[in-house]
Amino acid sequence: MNAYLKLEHVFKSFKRGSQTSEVLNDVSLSIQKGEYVSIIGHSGCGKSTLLNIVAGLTPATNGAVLLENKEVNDPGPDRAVVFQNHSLLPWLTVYNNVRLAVDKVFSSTKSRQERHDWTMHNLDLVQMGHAKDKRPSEISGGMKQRVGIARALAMEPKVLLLDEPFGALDALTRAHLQDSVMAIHAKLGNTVLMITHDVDEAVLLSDRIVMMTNGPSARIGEVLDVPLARPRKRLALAGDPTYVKCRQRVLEFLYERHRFVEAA
Ligand SMILES: Nc1ncnc2c1ncn2[C@@H]1O[C@H](COP(=O)(O)OP(=O)(O)OP(=O)(O)O)[C@@H](O)[C@H]1O
Repeated sequence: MNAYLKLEHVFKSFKRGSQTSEVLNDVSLSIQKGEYVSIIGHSGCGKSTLLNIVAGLTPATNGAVLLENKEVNDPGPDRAVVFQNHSLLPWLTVYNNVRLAVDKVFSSTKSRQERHDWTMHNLDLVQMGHAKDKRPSEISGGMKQRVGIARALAMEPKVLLLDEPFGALDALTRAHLQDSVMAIHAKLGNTVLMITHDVDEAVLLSDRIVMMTNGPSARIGEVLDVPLARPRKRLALAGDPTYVKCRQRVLEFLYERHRFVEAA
């Protein structure tokens, strides 16, 4: 089957003065449409660099990223990114933060009323419609991440890129947001590439988990299939043998084969 998103022999080095450090060494990955893929690995191994290359924010030194068989080198609304630190514009309301993205993408294809309805639809999808007139400083961290996700979804991206989207949240908020993202993924069938440090999060959300070796010159060490039926319920899964086995496999990779200092 032809991959929807394809990374082909991606290499990345950074130059500082006369020194060159290789961060990524020959990363190749094929992702199918609708697949939820997580990347996990030791801190500093190059996960964000890899995501930024897919987003078109950082150029690869070698290799290519293809989306629907077309090479992508620049940022575009077909690959929306949600960062760990909510990147909302503080002077705009929740509504206008999403509306700005909607106007940018759909100004020539949707009427004003349609753009309004689409903005509200996406805010409702993440249960933030009620807070549409608030500014980012007036809402919690979890709510800001919801708005960031609504803004990304509102662009109708082909691929949703999540860079530790729940990393800065407390455990309960994190669990709620993970459930929301699972529900949205079930409803919309988005193709998702997510970076995480959290083993349980990776197993709960993903169809496949890409495990990176330690840097420098990080590469893909192993790719694990997560053959758990959806919808997935976190409480029921805690004792599920397949869940436990997947979790164990990721932990073994991170702790035994490749030192992982930030405990999951
Ligand atoms: N713009 C840059 N210039 C020079 N070096 C960089 C740049 N961006 C990243 N690096 C280096 O590349 C390596 C990988 O960084 P990256 O942020 O991709 O790792 P990560 O796996 O996402 O880390 P973490 O899990 O801690 O977020 C690090 O050694 C970092 O210092």
